[in-house]
Amino acid sequence: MENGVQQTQATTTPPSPPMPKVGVAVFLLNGSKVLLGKRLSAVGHSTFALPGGHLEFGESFEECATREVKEETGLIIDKTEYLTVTNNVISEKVHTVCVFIRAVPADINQKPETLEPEKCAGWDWYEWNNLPKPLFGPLEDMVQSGFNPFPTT
Ligand SMILES: Nc1nc2c([nH]c(=O)n2[C@H]2C[C@H](O)[C@@H](COP(=O)(O)OP(=O)(O)OP(=O)(O)O)O2)c(=O)[nH]1
Ligand SMILES: [Mg+2]
Repeated sequence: MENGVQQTQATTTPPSPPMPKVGVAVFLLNGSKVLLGKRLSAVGHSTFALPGGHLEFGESFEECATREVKEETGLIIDKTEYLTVTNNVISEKVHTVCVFIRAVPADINQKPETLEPEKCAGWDWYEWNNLPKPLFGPLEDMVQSGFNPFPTT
């Protein structure tokens, strides 16, 4: 205090710079098919992508994969396995390090449900050799590079 006048300190914090996030996407396999849905989110709108989302604090990759598939499709997954990781600079504001997990449905007769209709137009099984177009950019890059999510027998 000076001359009885209280100084007020500016409390504004500078905007934090954009940071990469961790994504987890799931190759849910059913015979020679994979589960894909048409995205309605701003990122990759109208492209076909795997179920998945962002890693939450304290989660394992497998826990995140299980949670996201359940939240988005209602499906319970089994036999989760780490496949690979990719670095995706998707736009000026979106940079995702994406971990890919392979899994199978616990019950192959259970039908996928569209539980987040604001994010996905609907889920369906697609033959790996006849994928729908356009694929979500990071997934298209993987397919173009020759990546194959199926176990080698
Ligand atoms: N869902 C999904 N995400 C992918 C794929 N490939 C890929 O790099 N990602 C990355 C980019 C996405 O910004 C990020 C998170 O997935 P998302 O966009 O579906 O996130 P979300 O809204 O469902 O989840 P959340 O933020 O509520 O946790 O994962 C893919 O094929 N499917
Ligand atoms: Mg998602």
